[in-house]
Amino acid sequence: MKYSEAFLNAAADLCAAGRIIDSKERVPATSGNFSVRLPDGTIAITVSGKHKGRLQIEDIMLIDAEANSLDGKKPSAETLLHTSLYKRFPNVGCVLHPHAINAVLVSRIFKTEIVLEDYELLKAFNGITTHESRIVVPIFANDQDIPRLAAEVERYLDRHDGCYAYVIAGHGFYTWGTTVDETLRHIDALDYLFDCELRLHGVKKV
Ligand SMILES: CSC[C@@H](O)[C@@H](O)C(=O)COP(=O)(O)O
Ligand SMILES: [Zn+2]
Repeated sequence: MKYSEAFLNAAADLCAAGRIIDSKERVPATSGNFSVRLPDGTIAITVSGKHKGRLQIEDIMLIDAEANSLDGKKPSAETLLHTSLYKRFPNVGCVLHPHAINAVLVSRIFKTEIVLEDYELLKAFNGITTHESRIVVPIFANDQDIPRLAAEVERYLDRHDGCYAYVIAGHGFYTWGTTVDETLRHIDALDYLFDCELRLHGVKKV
């Protein structure tokens, strides 16, 4: 298959993002998955089962908005969690899913949501301009049935605006943004803020 220049640029960005995320130990083993939406509405996404810190261009594939493979490769097992975010949010251009240990730990102490408020670093999120802000990160039960999990996320997002991320309990988190860089920034901010909450609740040493 002959890939477009837009696809090849997105693929290079995703490979680089994988190395950055892996360097912070947020995608152990073959965990995590990443995607970028292209100008024509198709999506560049990681092939299932690859080590996300060692991605090569051929480990990124093309799907349509309905999650169908356009190049015969096998997309991430969690592809529906990406496509549903792109359908809902026209401005979203990137979705990143790390298995950061802090997300796993917060899901063990908070059961339904994590409230992050009065932190300067909230300004790392698109559209937030003051520490006098509050964001809620919902926590969903882990589920190997991805269509069912995607439907659960949909039900939540139908009822809540201003959501930047969600945690899947014992698993990791999903976050999204307009660009790869912005979404990487969201990962950094979430990991730091989860770390603050874990220390505050005595799970980690201050
Ligand atoms: C190494 S187990 C992780 C997987 O079960 C899954 O949660 C994951 O994030 C990666 O799946 P993938 O199909 O490679 O996108
Ligand atoms: Zn996962």
